[in-house]
Amino acid sequence: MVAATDIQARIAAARLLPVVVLERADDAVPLAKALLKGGLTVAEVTFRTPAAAEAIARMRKDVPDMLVGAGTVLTQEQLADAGAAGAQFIVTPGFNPAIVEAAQSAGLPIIPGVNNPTGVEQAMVYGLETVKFFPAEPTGGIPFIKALTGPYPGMRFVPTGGISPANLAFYLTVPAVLACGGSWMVDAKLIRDGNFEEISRLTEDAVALARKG
Ligand SMILES: O=C(O)C(=O)C[C@H](O)[C@H](O)COP(=O)(O)O
Repeated sequence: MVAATDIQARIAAARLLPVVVLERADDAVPLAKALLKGGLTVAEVTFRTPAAAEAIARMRKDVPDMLVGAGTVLTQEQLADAGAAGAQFIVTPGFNPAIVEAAQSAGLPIIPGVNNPTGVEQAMVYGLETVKFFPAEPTGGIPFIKALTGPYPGMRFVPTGGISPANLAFYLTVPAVLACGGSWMVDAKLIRDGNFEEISRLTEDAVALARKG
């Protein structure tokens, strides 16, 4: 089990958290290897598809250098499946206290989504130091995050939703931004087509951009 502070450090070092949707568990290992080749050692596999748990298990088994999180965890059942599959951290789009409590009881670091002061304060009640800021662009983007850092200087954010090569480096200049979540380098069509070379190339570009932030 990896401690919450270590997870935070790994994500902070990567600066970029790819949000992955896998239709087929068979794509999990090639995808993880493509991300590694491009320079990323962390991934969030979302429970948007039934293949998620099996995909996480395969990545954990065959690509041990990858830190694998479970995303879009909405139910206790998904949380249990994620834990059983070996997910090393949990991400949720919103703040569900029951899921936060269950993850913490299971010793699973969790990064819940918030997009307002109420959410940040809820996260603080649970001792959390990092939240996802979702959906980042529609909710107010960089100015909104900067406004939140006034009353909550200790909170770190992982903006996700609408992050692209055009704005990644800007987000990463904000000190409160730990890393950005994004999906453009793991586009569903590229995965479907088995175009892992392009995924590596886009990842490499994204990592280079992130270094500028
Ligand atoms: O389901 C979740 O938990 C999410 O994080 C929602 C989206 O997958 C991300 O917001 C990625 O958004 P884009 O980078 O704009 O494609």
